[in-house]
Amino acid sequence: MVLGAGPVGENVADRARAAGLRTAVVESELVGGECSYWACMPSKALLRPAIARAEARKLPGLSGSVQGPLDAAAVLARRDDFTAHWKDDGQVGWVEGIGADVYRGHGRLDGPKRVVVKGPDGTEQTLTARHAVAVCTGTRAVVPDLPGVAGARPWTSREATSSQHVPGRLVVVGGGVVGVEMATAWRALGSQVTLLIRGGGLLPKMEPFAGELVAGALTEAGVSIRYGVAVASVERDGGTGPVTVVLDGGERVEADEILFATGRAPRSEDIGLESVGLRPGSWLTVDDSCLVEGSDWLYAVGDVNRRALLTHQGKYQARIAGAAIAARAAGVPLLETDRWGAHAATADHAAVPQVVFTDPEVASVGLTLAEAEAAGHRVRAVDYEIGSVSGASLYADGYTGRARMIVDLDREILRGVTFAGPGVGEMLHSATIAVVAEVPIDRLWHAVPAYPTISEIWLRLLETYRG
Ligand SMILES: Cc1cc2nc3c(=O)[nH]c(=O)nc-3n(C[C@H](O)[C@H](O)[C@H](O)COP(=O)(O)OP(=O)(O)OC[C@H]3O[C@@H](n4cnc5c(N)ncnc54)[C@H](O)[C@@H]3O)c2cc1C
Ligand SMILES: NC(=O)c1ccc[n+]([C@@H]2O[C@H](COP(=O)([O-])OP(=O)(O)OC[C@H]3O[C@@H](n4cnc5c(N)ncnc54)[C@H](O)[C@@H]3O)[C@@H](O)[C@H]2O)c1
Repeated sequence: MVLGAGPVGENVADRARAAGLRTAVVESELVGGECSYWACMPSKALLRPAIARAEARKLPGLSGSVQGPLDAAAVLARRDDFTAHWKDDGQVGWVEGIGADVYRGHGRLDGPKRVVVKGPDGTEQTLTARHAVAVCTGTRAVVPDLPGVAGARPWTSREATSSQHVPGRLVVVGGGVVGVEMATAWRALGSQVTLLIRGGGLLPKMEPFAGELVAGALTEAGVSIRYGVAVASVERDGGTGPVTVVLDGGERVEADEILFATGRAPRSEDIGLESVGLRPGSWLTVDDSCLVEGSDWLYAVGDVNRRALLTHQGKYQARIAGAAIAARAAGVPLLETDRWGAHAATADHAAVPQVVFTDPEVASVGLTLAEAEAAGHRVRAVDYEIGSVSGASLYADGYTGRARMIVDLDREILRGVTFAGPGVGEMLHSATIAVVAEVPIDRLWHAVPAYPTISEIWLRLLETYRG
């Protein structure tokens, strides 16, 4: 039984089914989850024209044709197509096509292996799993509990990805991934954007140069970034007028909309966790096969286990968990739960790839320098300006970007890689393979990047390391 048919729940069902089990999924909103309708897909559909235009503007011969504003209506319409206009028939068809039963309604645990589904008409149905229940209920946006917030009807990631109008003035609170991506998109669509950051930089979980490059480009695009500020309260004039954001020092910033991009909380407060001895509203801690601590039948996969809040990583966990559920159901005596085994989501610890779709893009995998040092590895950071690679200078005039690889000096392998620059997202998988496969530097030396591509950055990084 799978609770929640987001990208992760769909894949747990598919992998368990592929291994021979009968599966059912329960979904309270849209099959396809946050990712398809209010996160990855609509946000990237909004961003793609913004990024393409920014890159085209760096090419003489083309730049003159792309000086005008984006056609916002066309961008929003393409975004609507990518969300299938918030209808899930296609995804329901896919889930039914794999042979899983789809139950519409709110699911909650009701003791071991039991799930009660409350349907849209209020009727309840109790389903009992033979082998396992996988909680894949994802996360919701966190909005800080500040005076006036509720009455101000703030945007969360849902409104920021589904809005049908371009606000004249938008305040974005938070400089994590959602904050910088949505500031990029709405600025390109024509909003005056103010980004309020309580710390000293953007993208604080990544290498510091990544946030610095994105901040520089956002500022150049006209976004006002305010560092070291905290929101004290929010007011919306008459409930419908402009919103006034009051900062800690008393300064007031007026806008048409305010977006809180201030992190996520697990959707686990109303799923019956108390009926199986767990705390409602908590993140579900799991082992590497995604089995919830202390249980032999309850799994938590994807965002809700907090290991890596990314679609591709949740789907990877789903492949591992689906295989583990099926193996345990078949009575396999010993699962392959060792590092990099078939039933261990090892990459969650060592090699989580992420692309931030801003201008410039940021692509990272594995550990940052700070994380590698904190983990006790003896490492060296090797940096190189991507703009000095021939492929990059062809890609765009004045190409600005930077790459860093973290070399483990004891094992001569890579612990992490970060690229920041136009077009780097598509290069990330090369780094992911190097990190996951623990390719020795001696062998990487033989992996020749094609000339003249941006991937020649690999050669420059290796030459710099070897001296
Ligand atoms: C703006 C934004 C942009 C993002 N962009 C990217 C990106 O580019 N790349 C990337 O990898 N990640 C991105 N993410 C993260 C990504 O959206 C999540 O990691 C991913 O959606 C997690 O998948 P999931 O299946 O675990 O949860 P979800 O997608 O949240 O799906 C959970 C499902 O469970 C259902 N559900 C919840 N409770 C119940 C219940 N009690 N009963 C029945 N059903 C229930 C929900 O309705 C939902 O359909 C983005 C996130 C945001 C907010
Ligand atoms: N391209 C992608 O891969 C992509 C895109 C969007 C989101 N995501 C995922 O979705 C998740 C959620 O993203 P997010 O940006 O909401 O969360 P986040 O945790 O990445 O960033 C939230 C930021 O808000 C700040 N913050 C928190 N409370 C605040 C407050 N009261 N005032 C001011 N600032 C505050 C935090 O310091 C943090 O920097 C992330 O884990 C991310 O991986 C991924």
